[in-house]
Amino acid sequence: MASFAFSAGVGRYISPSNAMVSVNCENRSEGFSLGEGIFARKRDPRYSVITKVATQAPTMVPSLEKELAIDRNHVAWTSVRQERWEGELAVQGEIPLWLSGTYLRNGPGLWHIENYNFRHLFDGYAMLVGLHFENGRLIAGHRQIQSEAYKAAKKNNKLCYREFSEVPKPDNFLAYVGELANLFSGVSLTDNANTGVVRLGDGRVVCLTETQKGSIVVDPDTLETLGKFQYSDSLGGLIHSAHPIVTDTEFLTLLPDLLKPGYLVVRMEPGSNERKVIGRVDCRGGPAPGWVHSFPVTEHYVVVPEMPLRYCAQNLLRAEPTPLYKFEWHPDSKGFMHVMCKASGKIVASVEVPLYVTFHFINAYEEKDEDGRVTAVIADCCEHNADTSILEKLKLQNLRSSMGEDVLPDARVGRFVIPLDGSPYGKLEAALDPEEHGKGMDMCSINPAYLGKKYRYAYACGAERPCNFPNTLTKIDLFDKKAKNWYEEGAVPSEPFFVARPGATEEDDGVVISMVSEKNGDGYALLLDGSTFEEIARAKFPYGLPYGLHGCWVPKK
Ligand SMILES: CC1=C[C@H](O/C=C(C)\C=C\C2=C(C)CCCC2(C)C)OC1=O
Ligand SMILES: CC(/C=C/C=O)=C\C=C\O
Ligand SMILES: [Fe+2]
Repeated sequence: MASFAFSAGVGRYISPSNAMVSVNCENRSEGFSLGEGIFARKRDPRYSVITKVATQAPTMVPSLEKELAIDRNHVAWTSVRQERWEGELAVQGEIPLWLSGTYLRNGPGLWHIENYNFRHLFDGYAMLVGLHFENGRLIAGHRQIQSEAYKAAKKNNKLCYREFSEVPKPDNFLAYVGELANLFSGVSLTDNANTGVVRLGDGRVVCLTETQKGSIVVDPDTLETLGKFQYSDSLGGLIHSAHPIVTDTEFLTLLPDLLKPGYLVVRMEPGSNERKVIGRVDCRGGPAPGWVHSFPVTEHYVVVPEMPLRYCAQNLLRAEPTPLYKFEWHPDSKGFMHVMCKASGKIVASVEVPLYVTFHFINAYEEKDEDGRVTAVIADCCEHNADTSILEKLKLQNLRSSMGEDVLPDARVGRFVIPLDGSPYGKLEAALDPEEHGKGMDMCSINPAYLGKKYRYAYACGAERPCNFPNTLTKIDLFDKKAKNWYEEGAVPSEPFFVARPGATEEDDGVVISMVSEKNGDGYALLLDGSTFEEIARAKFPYGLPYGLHGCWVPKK
């Protein structure tokens, strides 16, 4: 902790009470042509420091803004320019003394190179935010992840690798990476690890994205990039699930096979870099496997989703994004759920289910009869009503041009029931009335002690409408089928992350951590009580926070 808190950096930590923070992050006005944001020096009485802060983009009269359908950019969708910052935050409220460790959150923090603005939320270069909690104090910071893609863009002032939706101009990347063959071999694919971060059972912390080469080891104390996580096996392939299941004893993931449509289910032990195959699922429909951004497990099974939103090899090679990016919607190919026994690799169920679209599975568990026999697997996810338009809604232009219209497509907690008695069909229904959480639903977490087990609570982002993005934090009670919502006007909160109190016996005994980007350009870390879902503490950053994706908890050594 000390190395992080007090090391010299771009921003320096200096006591909140009497000194000066030579910070800071400059936010850049993007998304419309008025150019750079205006930067001001403002005195922040809470820190008693001089803080260089970024104001929002130049003000226009509201009617003109409306006419041009543009918004002064919300800080959530604004790049952080400075590579790193670190410092202690003043805390309002009380951080529980038991909360000792580091919350890490990964996400895209930089959405431009020079004057070129990226188009999609998922294109941004990875930025890691760290919140170090100890003795009721909070030391925070951020740092750009030094992927090859990021370093090359910085060095050459242009995009050099293929991102989620951005493709380098032929002269750029051919000049950069060499011959055309690289396009097919994956050499030109990004290693921009901007999606999640996990702590392996052996303590290594790895940032991840959809590309296997985008697995990057970081130091959780300093947020420094330590190097690539090299898989030492010869399983090959270019992509994997961005959300492996990681526990103290294993790392499980899915490797989609685009050539012979299917998925390899693989496992890696702590201390090892070698993934071993548990088994293989062959696809039941479609020309390619369904997108597997995430998947769930139960105590004994791995659930392999086969979504009708499928990878598309042609789209992978295209220079311009298609409406569904690297994917294609194949309703005729149907949707399936497969269940594989973790111990034997055998498939114990493979059922057709209603069409669905999900990024994130929440959890899964085994349903038993009175004799203790497993009759079904229940798998819950944030389900977008089989509507793929959510991908389009996450374009930066759409996120930045919110004019108060209610354009966020409806979503729900989708509950799959997968029978294990050989029936050919499974069910998919809403686990609770979606009105409970404003018909918005994504970015979920649970108490990790309940992974794969029957559970009651999930935390996620919901919606207070009208909105164009999930804007509430919601605690879902799956037994009572109720939700409790946290909302602050104009705020964009990131994934609520549950950390259990050591020794807790109740499922919701702990805190929920989120980072909030505010309407006025500021940002703060927020702690809610896991049980009451009331605020217990918040700590303001000296700069606005861009939106982030997924996090993990690293307990104090
Ligand atoms: C979040 C988030 C980030 C992310 O994607 C980033 C990339 C580079 C993904 C690329 C690809 C696919 C999504 C499909 C298959 C090909 C490939 C290019 C690797 O996705 C997210 O959801
Ligand atoms: C931010 C997001 C979806 C929001 C939908 O409402 C998905 C992120 C994927 O990692
Ligand atoms: Fe995700």
